[in-house]
Amino acid sequence: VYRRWRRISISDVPGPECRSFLYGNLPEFLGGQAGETDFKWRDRYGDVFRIRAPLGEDRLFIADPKAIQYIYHTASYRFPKPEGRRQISRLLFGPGLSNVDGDVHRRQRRVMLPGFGGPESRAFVPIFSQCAEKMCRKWEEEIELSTDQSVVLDVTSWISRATLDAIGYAAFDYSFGALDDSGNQLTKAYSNLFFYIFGIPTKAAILALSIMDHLPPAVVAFLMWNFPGRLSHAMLSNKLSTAIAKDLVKEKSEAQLEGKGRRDVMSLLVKANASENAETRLPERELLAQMNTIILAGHETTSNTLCFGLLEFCKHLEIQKKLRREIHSAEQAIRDNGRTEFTASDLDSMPYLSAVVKETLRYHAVVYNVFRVSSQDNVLPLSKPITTISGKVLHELPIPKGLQIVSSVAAYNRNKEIFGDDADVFNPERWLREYVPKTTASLGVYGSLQILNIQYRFTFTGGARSCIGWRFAVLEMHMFLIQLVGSFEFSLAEDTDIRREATFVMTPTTEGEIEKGSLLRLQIKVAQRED
Ligand code: HEM
Repeated sequence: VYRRWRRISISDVPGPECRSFLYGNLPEFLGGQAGETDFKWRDRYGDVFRIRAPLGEDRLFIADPKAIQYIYHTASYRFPKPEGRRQISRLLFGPGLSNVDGDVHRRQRRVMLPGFGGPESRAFVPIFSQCAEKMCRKWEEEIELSTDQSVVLDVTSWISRATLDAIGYAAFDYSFGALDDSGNQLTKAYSNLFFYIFGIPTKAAILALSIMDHLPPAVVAFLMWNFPGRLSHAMLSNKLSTAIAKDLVKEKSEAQLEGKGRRDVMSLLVKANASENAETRLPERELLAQMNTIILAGHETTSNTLCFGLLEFCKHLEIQKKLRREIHSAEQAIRDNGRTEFTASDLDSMPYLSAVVKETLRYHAVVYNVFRVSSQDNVLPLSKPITTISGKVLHELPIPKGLQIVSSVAAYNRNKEIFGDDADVFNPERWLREYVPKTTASLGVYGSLQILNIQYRFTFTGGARSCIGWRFAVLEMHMFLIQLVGSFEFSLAEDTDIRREATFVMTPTTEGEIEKGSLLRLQIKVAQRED
């Protein structure tokens, strides 16, 4: 009682009213569309506020640049991921990069980083291009068969399969065959995965997840294996990918011995494992877990971001036309040079495409919330002071050990002081202006390549646990958009609302058909060439 009484508390920090001790504010917070409640409560309470979790537990919501910078860049390992979620991910997907912490994470990251560098990611450009082109040729065949030279397609399913193939070839030099066969077991296992686990959460699921944060790992494991419920789909994907990963490791080890090593990420990991240096090796369980980790972290994230980009092009036809003009004139320049294919260097002369990619990543950050827990008592610096319920003005916020923190990428990315008064509008032009971020808190990932030369801010988070595949994702998006927007005109197929479904990785769903999972039907016809 004495310890609890002496404990630092955030109960004096303002926040939304809580009407249920059992569920707290979480059903409202997690139940709407992605970012919906973040925006509403941020407007009312500012960038730092308290929310209640089940059974009266306090949690902290932050979108404040300095606090975010401190957690992700400065203190990083002092803010691990919450236990419940991590336990579930570890049990389901093994000890892959996103599920480990501290020294194990540091070691894995060091081994994996070389596979995701600038030159390595640029080398994947032809793969991204070929996968996108293959999908486009299939669409053209469908259009040719149509009576009015246009088709209505659910782009989420197509782009998801094309990006699964792309990640298969680039990261593992493996053919998932997803574009050729939508019914294959692995394609089905990875399709809508996050929707099956996190989509439309029930109050019972919210309560269960919160309780798991406080249970011993063995109990979480027992509950999960015996009552898998929604997790059974994820268990299947892990079983399938681990079996493939085992074969791949064997195959690549043999190739390495014969001096035929490839440049895909898995081959680089196998090569690192063969080294004398123990620091660069991963135990077999960790090595195998990376396959599922990379697919889970890199597949739906990129494919859903592309789908939200297409949605915006349908809402803003002028953006779609301007982008297509730039793509067509770049194609002409490439032809004039006697070449047929885009390379990574061609992207440097496509500023509008880069602006569109950046704006899509900002406006529709598919990882809209990131979760951390304070491993010790801490003091968070703040960009702006907050006034507590009892009237104190705080310039920094003391927080207790064990406090769970929800960092809102969605709210941060719409901060008007950083992105301008039109932060709530999809406007790629902002990235073509002289961009001077109006905050002193430097944040996010940063690359030296020309098209990667503007910080992507918080969409890929930052620091020791930032997205390792961000260059991969950015280049893949560029190549897919070149093929898609260069080849087709897109418009909305029906007058229905498209939702930003909150499924941990945000996905587009269609109002009235949410239970179907990812769904975005677009009308597609072959693009006219002005030249
Ligand atoms: C638009 C696409 C993407 C977005 C928005 C995105 C976003 C993120 C974010 C926010 C995190 C940090 C999550 C956290 O700390 O809780 C993360 C981590 C990660 N991402 Fe991505 N990601 C994308 C694409 C990719 C791709 C293409 C790959 C791999 C090919 C990838 C691999 C990873 C991995 C392995 C981690 C864990 C890193 C670590 O814990 O050290 N991501 N990503």
